[in-house]
Order: sequence, then C-alpha cells, then structure tokens
Amino acid sequence: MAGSVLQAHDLWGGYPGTPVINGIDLTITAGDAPLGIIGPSGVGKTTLARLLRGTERPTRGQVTFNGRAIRRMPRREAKEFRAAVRFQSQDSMTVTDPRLTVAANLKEALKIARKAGRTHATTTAELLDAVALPEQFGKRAMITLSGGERQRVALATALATRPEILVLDEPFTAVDPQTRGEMARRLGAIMERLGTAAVVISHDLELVERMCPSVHFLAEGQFVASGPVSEVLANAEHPAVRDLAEAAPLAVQRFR
Ligand SMILES: Nc1ncnc2c1ncn2[C@@H]1O[C@H](COP(=O)(O)OP(=O)(O)OP(=O)(O)O)[C@@H](O)[C@H]1O
Repeated sequence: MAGSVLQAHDLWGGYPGTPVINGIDLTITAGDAPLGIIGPSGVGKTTLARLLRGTERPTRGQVTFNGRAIRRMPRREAKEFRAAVRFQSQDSMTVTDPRLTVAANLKEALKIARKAGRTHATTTAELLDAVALPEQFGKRAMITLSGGERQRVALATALATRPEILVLDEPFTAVDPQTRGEMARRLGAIMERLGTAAVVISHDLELVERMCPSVHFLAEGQFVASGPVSEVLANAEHPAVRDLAEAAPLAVQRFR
C-alpha cells in the first residue's frame, strides 16, 4: 500500500458571515502517529473535518490527497480517496447492514477491504477487542445495541475497511469515560500495527492525551499551539489555551 498523504494548504473556510478556519496548513501521511486537534466548543473543529473531507468548500486554499485537489478529482481517484481516508463522527453509523449481527457486519467490511486489495491481517475478534468489546458481542444484532455500543462497532467497522488515514471527530461521545480510556489504549495499539494514521478531533483532553503524542490547538481559525498536550497546556500563551486550562484546572494539574 503506497503511503497516502492528505494535506491542507493555506485552508480557509466557514459559513456565510461566519469565517471559521483562517489559514491552516496540515500534512497527514499514512503510518503517522495519531495527531490530536483540540480546542473549545464551537471553535471550528468539525468545520475543519468537513473541509478535509471535501463536504465543505474552502473559501481559500485547498485540500489535496496525494497531491490532487479533492474537490476536482476524477471519479476513480475520488473513490481511492474515500477508501483511503475514512471520516468517523459522533453520529456516523458506518455499518454495512443494520439488520445483520455485529460480526456479520465486520466480516462484510473485511471482505470489501480484501476485494479492494487492502489486505488485512485482522479478525473480527481483534476488531471488537480494539473497541473494548468481547468476542461474544459479535452475536448481537445491530438493532439491539445502545448508542455507545453502536459508536464502538461503527469505529471497528471503519477499521475493518483498512483506511490509511482515519479522521475521528468526537467519536466516543456516547461512551463512558472509563471505557473511553481503555479504547484509546487499544485503538492506539491496533492503528500502530495496521499503519493507520489518525486525526483525533476532540475537546476531551484526556482522551486526546492518551491517544496522541502531539496535538494542534485550534483557536481563531488557526493552530495557535502545537506539541504534546502537557506542553501545550503548561505553556499556555494564547488566551484561548489559558481559558481552557483554567476551565479544566484538574486536567492541567494532571498534565503538569
Ligand atoms: N452549517 C452551518 N451554518 C452556519 N454556521 C455554522 C454551521 N455549522 C457550524 N457553524 C458555526 O461555525 C462555528 C464552528 O462550528 P464547529 O461545529 O466547526 O465547531 P466545533 O469546534 O466542532 O464545536 P464543538 O466542539 O462544539 O462540536 C460555530 O460558531 C458554529 O455555530
């Protein structure tokens, strides 16, 4: 598998009368360690994910996949882009068939990946383990799952399709904090083994800190601080970083 590259070049975007992203440069290469994007609520994290996915049109600059602008791609390359870069948000329920069992869905996703030449050395049991679910959980029908369980299975299904880059936008909102921590550890391990690069977009500092050796802090439409979470919070120079550090004093103590 060639190492795909997703890049934002001087990216600007937003909504009529609401500029949100004001000049961001970013490079994510398959095999990279997970990268976190953090920042307060409403700062533009989801907008950035939509721009990277191509569902939102930039007002300036562009996003490229392997050097080609994603919004002007021929159909075949657009298909390659969608297979190589998966986007998972809190309400995306990526399953192949909601009437099937969890295991049947995962097997179907593994089959799709194999057919597309994305060979996989993973089993449904390993995929369930990556999201902290036991193997017997595979027997459950999709329609019987809770919101949090569905989020976890959707993530396992996304992993089964073997993307090179996985963009996770607040993917664990319905999962309890303890399970979230366990998932962060296990997901980190399987993504490293599969060579899947991840962008983890969240305001959950603890989750991001567990998964990502390095983060960008988004404020006023730009990355105003970058580095490990502990360093970003400890050297809070930008007022938005200071505000977040003050709003979460326990988190800051933990990271110091
Ligand atoms: N479709 C839209 N039309 C107009 N404004 C929007 C639209 N979607 C988002 N916004 C505004 O753009 C800004 C950024 O929103 P966005 O959802 O990207 O922030 P966020 O950092 O992901 O927030 P959160 O952490 O709360 O999910 C907010 O002020 C939001 O109200």
